[in-house]
Amino acid sequence: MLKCNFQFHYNQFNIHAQFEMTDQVLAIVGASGSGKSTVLKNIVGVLTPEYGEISFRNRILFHHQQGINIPTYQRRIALIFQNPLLFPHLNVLQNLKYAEKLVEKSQRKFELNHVVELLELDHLLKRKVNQLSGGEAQRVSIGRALLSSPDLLLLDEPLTGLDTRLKNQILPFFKTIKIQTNLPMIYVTHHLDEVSFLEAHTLTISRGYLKDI
Ligand SMILES: Nc1ncnc2c1ncn2[C@@H]1O[C@H](COP(=O)(O)OP(=O)(O)OP(=O)(O)O)[C@@H](O)[C@H]1O
Repeated sequence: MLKCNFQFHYNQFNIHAQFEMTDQVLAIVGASGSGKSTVLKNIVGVLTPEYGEISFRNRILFHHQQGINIPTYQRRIALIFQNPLLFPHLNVLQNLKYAEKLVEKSQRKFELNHVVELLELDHLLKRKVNQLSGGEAQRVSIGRALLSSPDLLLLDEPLTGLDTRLKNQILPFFKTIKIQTNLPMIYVTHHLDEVSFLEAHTLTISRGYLKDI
């Protein structure tokens, strides 16, 4: 499904990523600073590898030798960070609709009503974003990501910064997304309990090395 074989470096730090994602949910686990976010940023296209290739369902997203580098907005990959990025001047419903409108009707994968129901956002729709708790804001950002109709969802430590109660509230939503949609997801975390809850195939990254062989 997703095939990565690339290298990237910051000044002192090298990434060597060579893996193939075949399961619906892949977890990438590693210590702080091991390169997890950097790998995701190369996949989504906000960073560009120096060498190698990235393809998803046989569509080449990046190919160094062939000079192919599909821009982020054409990759159809959504990235959710630990801090939700929402439009502060819009309410929850407007934030959701904004994402939905970016996608042509014929290309839409999820119904707004279904996402609202899935993430239990019904009672929050009229709220301004600054009136949401951290966990509620994260649910809205997950909803927005789904409504952008991605082919692949990347989650970068989406529960970090939330207290245990909120973690326990949100983690089941990822499981629901896994079960109710067939959306492929890469889930980056330090926490093995989240990985086992999601029953995800797991790869370990260590000092920039992420290999499945
Ligand atoms: N913009 C940057 N410029 C230079 N070095 C960077 C930059 N961003 C990250 N790094 C370095 O690259 C390495 C990998 O960082 P990255 O954020 O990918 O790690 P991570 O595994 O996601 O860490 P964490 O779990 O703490 O979020 C670290 O050594 C970090 O200091």
